[in-house]
Amino acid sequence: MLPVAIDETGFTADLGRRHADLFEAFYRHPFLGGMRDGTLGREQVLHYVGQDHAYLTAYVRCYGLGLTLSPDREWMRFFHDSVAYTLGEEGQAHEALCAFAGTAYEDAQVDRLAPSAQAYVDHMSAAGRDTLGVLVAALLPCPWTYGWAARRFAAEAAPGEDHPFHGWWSFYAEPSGGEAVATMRSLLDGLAAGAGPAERERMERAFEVSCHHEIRFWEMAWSLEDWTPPNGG
Ligand SMILES: Cc1ncc(CN)c(N)n1
Repeated sequence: MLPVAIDETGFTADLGRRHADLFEAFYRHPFLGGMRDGTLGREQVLHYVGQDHAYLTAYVRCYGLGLTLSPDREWMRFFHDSVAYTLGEEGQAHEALCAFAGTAYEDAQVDRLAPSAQAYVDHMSAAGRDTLGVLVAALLPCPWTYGWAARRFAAEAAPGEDHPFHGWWSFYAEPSGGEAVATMRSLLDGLAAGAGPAERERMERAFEVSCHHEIRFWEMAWSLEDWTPPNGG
């Protein structure tokens, strides 16, 4: 299933089409495979929750950078609503995973990002020192990949309430998530239409790099990545 409908046009439709292979690699990663077939290990789930909680805290700060770059109240409203969603609602997805692991959410939280999560956050923060278009291009793969994957899994397998990760899958399959991505894409399409070639290129690169980081985030949790040097120190 492609992330973009066949008849869609515009900057983000082109990006989604060009990087459909990265969306597919995201969907096919063994971590998400384990989330689909319910075999993912407790330790990997908890590594993910701890890192994702810290990642989303940093992501909200990037929305804050977006607020300072906002040219008007439409953009401010977008960032305001996005912050409310991430701070107010997205914890439900983590809570569902913690329930599976039999761990309190507070106990799963960590105060240090693993290398791959740190690299992703650094990439988005750097984009926030560029233009609004580059920042939003870097932020878009986060909601787009998850919503797309969850709706795809719902269509392919319709996981029932007895699925160990049902709460997580159903949270990200919510239509409101798809509507938020549609809003973000249309705002970004508008910026891209007014951007010059150099800025457009930076926007394209920022989007592609974030797609790679999304896949690496799965790999980080799958391999329980930490700061131990590869040779054991
Ligand atoms: C790393 C990551 N990417 C995306 C999402 C979905 N907002 C998330 N929770 N975490």
